[in-house]
Amino acid sequence: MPDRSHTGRPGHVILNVNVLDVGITHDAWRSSDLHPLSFVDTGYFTEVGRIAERGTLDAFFLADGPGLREDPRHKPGRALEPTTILGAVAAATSNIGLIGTLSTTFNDPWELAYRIASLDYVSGGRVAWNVVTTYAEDIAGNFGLTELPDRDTRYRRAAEFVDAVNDLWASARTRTPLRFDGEFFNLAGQLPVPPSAQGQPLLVQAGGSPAGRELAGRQAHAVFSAELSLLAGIAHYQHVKSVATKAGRNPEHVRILPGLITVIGSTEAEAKARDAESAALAPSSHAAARFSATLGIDLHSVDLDAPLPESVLDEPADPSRFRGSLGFRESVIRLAADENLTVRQLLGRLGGGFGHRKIVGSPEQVADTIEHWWNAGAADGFNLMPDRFPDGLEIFVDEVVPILRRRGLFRHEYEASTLRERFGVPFPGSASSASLAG
Ligand SMILES: Cc1cc2nc3c(=O)[nH]c(=O)nc-3n(C[C@H](O)[C@H](O)[C@H](O)COP(=O)(O)O)c2cc1C
Repeated sequence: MPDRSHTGRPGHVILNVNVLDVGITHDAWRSSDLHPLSFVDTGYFTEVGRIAERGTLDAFFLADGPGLREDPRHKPGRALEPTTILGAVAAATSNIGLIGTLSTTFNDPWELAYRIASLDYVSGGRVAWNVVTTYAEDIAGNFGLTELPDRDTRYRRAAEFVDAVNDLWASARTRTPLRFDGEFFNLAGQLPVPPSAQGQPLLVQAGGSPAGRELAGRQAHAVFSAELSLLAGIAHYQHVKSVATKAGRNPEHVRILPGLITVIGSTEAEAKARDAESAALAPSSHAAARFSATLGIDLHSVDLDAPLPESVLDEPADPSRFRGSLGFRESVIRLAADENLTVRQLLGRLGGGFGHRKIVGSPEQVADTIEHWWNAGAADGFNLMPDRFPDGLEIFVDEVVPILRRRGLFRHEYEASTLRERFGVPFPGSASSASLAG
């Protein structure tokens, strides 16, 4: 029996690994453990999937970006379409969940529902779709648009898109033809895919603006969020759970999973040395560009050794003009204000300009932070973002997972074969899911 003496909460944490190509740090691709073409090598991704499965992690998670990203001279990445990689990982593994990000702005509901349901069926009910609306401006041209639709339009379309996909999955499961009429989509038809072992795929959501949180609370089974401080994490957790309750759902059925960047060493000093080495290798221009885009400012115009300008700290972004993710922006600004950080300190804390929380420490310290957020009601688990693969994941699996197991916070082996059971979400059509979208 697991020892639960350390924990105040029943159950265990959910741990997904967010496989951001070869790692989240800008220099990860330079690791001597990797082949230069790992980011387009299915053998690499399946190996990462096997390592994650060895650690009984909940799911293998992939982001998307349907276009050439940022500056291709720097970190390579997101070159392959996520469901293609997930298909390869599904074939090489038996238990781990498979979560793919796909945009509601740049897909068609029938085609997306077909693709995800097929993957769910062939993987034995292990799939979830991470719903995003996409904020990268330059992607619009790939789809024949002159500009990205505004945030309100994207989220209105997203809510309807998710309804249409859910209805298509339910219609396939119940073998009832679907007629769907909305503002953006009018469909008549049925998917040919049989129901999977979990009935139909799960829904995850990422995007922290008010509209994003509303979508999450009403429709998602899990949320991938960007929370940098414990208090902000608790506030976000309670907000999404209350939206779910107001929508007539059981708040337990939407799991809150903030991103967590991990830089792990055998000791804290070793982890710090690893982090410093990585920062020294990465081109600072990349981190600066990323940071500028997150906040909607030009980093070159601010003093790196002073706090963020008051105009940034005190004035909320105008949602109709700021095109980036409001969720990321708000998290970063709150951290800077709460801890009175200079811009340079902020950049260091963010691991090169990202809006996710970063822990640099020993396996014990990483386990402590996971346990602390779990017990404080700030998270139901985490989307882990190792600094680099595969060693950043291996040390988590080999050193952190055993600590979490000893503390009764994590499974010793897979107990359920479907992702739905593992996330504690009832099967669609069962009495307890009557008010659920999926
Ligand atoms: C934690 C997190 C992860 C995200 N991952 C992606 C992604 O993989 N692909 C993508 O196009 N957008 C991603 N987004 C942004 C979403 O597209 C989001 O729907 C859009 O930017 C609006 O964000 P907002 O609600 O935070 O303003 C992510 C956002 C967050 C907060």
